Amino acid sequence: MPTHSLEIAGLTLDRGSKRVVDSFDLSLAPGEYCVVLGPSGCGKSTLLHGIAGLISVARGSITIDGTDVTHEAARKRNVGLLFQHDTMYPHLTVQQTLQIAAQANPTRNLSATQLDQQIRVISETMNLDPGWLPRRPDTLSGGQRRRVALAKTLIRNPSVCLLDEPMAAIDRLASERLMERLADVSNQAESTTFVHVTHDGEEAMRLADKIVVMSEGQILQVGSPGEIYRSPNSSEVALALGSPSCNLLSLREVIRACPQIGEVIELPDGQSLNELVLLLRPETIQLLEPASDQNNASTATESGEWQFPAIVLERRNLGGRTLLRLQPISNENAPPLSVTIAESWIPAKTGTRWIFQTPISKLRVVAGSPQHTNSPAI
Ligand SMILES: Nc1ncnc2c1ncn2[C@@H]1O[C@H](COP(=O)(O)OP(=O)(O)OP(=O)(O)O)[C@@H](O)[C@H]1O
Repeated sequence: MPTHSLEIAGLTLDRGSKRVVDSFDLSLAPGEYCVVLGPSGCGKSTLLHGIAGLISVARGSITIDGTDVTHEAARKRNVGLLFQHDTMYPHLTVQQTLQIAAQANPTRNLSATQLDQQIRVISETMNLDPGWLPRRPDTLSGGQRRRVALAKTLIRNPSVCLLDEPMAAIDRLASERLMERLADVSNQAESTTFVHVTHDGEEAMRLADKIVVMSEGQILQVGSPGEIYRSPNSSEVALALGSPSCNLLSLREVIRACPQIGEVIELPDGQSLNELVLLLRPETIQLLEPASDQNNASTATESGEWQFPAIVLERRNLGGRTLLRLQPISNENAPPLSVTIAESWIPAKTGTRWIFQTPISKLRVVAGSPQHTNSPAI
């Protein structure tokens, strides 16, 4: 019995003369839900098309349920693929679409009764209204069509289910519902392994057992959502998760302004301060008290807090949370910091000076280049 339902080793894929996926490694256990997170054009769809067998492999291997399928035809792989854009036949009803999809699994032969049963089960799972079955896809809304397309992908009971931006082009509420459905489906389908690609960090955090952060065809980091969020290995990974985006500060400048930080913070071996940035998540910063005109210095307290004065440049109510943009007083030319406070009303008005603080234990040092640094100093 194979321990991994999907095993990818050194997978390299080209589009024309361009190398789009380079030396990609991934091992997923049966039932695992993996989200590949990366910006537009980094090679996510190409990766899925390679796993599905729609494009040939330049190098490396793909193993599904213990069988090497690297050079196997797409129809012989037990893989379901939800394309980024609708691919339903316009002249077929939803019922006919689901019937054809259910029969496409090369490993089973369904009777008419079993087919009806499968359509009933998937309709319940994906919350498809029975009234949609005799309808054609162009009579459904975008969100409804997406659910049908997902049902079509899942009904063949694939070993590996590949989802290309499943929430694309649907509104927030519909995408919330679809995420709930997906979470239910992946919990129920214990043997189906999911690879879901997106550029949306929140989607990745909500659904994934494992996140793969990808950039320019290569893996930057693999880990659980908690690991990637708490301990990103680079500024690029840090920026992939969290909304608003994390603040990245020049570590050298922070230590210059507050030398105690340099004494207590853990630095990776062998890297110079210029290659490192300080990661400060907006939700870890607290509003402490009004600052006087004499409060200009940033300090570290004995209880392990880092305190700094800043001017509130902008205040926005996010409904239950407040987003602030701050100008640290010690560097008026620095780009503003983002802060989210978990209250809808706070006393800090635009243009006023306040002391902010964050636990030093929550600060993370990551490798980063200056262009990923959005705030040079506090
Ligand atoms: N059929 C093709 N022929 C040539 N180049 C292609 C082809 N398909 C994709 N590419 C190129 O490969 C790169 C990766 O494209 P891909 O669609 O895999 O990225 P992606 O991460 O899925 O992007 P998005 O999130 O925008 O869908 C891009 O530079 C794209 O222009």
